[in-house]
Amino acid sequence: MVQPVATASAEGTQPSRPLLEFDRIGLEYPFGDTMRTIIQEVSLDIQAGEFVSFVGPSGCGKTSILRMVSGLSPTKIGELRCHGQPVVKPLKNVGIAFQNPVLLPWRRTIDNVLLPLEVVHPYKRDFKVNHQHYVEMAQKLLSAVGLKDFQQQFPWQLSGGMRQRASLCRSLIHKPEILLLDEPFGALDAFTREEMWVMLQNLWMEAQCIGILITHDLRESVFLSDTVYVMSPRPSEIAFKLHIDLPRPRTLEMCLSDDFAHLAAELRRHIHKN
Ligand SMILES: Nc1ncnc2c1ncn2[C@@H]1O[C@H](COP(=O)(O)OP(=O)(O)OP(=O)(O)O)[C@@H](O)[C@H]1O
Repeated sequence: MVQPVATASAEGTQPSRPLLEFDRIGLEYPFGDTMRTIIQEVSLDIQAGEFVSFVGPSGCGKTSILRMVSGLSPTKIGELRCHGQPVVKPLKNVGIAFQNPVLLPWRRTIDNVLLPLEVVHPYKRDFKVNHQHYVEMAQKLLSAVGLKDFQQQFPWQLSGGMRQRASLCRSLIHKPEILLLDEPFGALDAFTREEMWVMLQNLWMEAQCIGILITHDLRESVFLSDTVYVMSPRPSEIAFKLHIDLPRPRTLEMCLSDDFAHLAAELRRHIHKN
């Protein structure tokens, strides 16, 4: 079991309470006539503004962890707490981006980005009144990811990488405290993917939210994370925790450094041990 890491508060005296606490989380699913254990036990803390990645073999429960954090599938074994409260229903302070960006084809790019503000409180209430302000928020995000000139295009007029960038804008427009990323760049080519690392890092640094990334790409996890958790095969636990102390903002040139290579190799070693 990985021990929680306490961090000092702004005053430097009391450790601040982690925004997310995984307290002996387990997971079982029905399998035929029995229950199959997917996650044996996971305990860890995630601080406000921290970027963490989960890597591990297929089927070890990585996506299930994101579903638990989102509150879409509340945990039944152990307790997952957000701001000290058990997560028992879908959280409003969460943004989600998947491998498949699923933009609505009949809405222009900017209207796809605005969508969460039409459905999430408190924005929903004054969406019409504050429409211009929200449009400006969406435009700012789209500019930050290089889509300033594509806001009036439909999703089918964008490349895969552009759609994913728009999807990231949509997941951040309502200023979530937690950004959940399920292999968001898995379908992109290697060059586009690396550009997306930089862009995501910039968005996350600006948003100052928690980032939780599921990825099979160890270099991606090193580039983006403060902490990488390696999960063991099912029934899974945290097999290894690696703190990534590379300075920020990170650049693609840093991926060529010995430090970067050593960190990725360290992760690889622990995945191979499983
Ligand atoms: N609703 C469900 N009912 C039954 N079993 C499920 C359900 N959802 C997931 N599982 C099982 O739980 C296990 C973990 O699934 P999950 O998608 O979390 O794994 P993962 O680590 O994200 O896998 P991958 O890396 O292949 O995406 C898998 O064996 C899957 O078959």
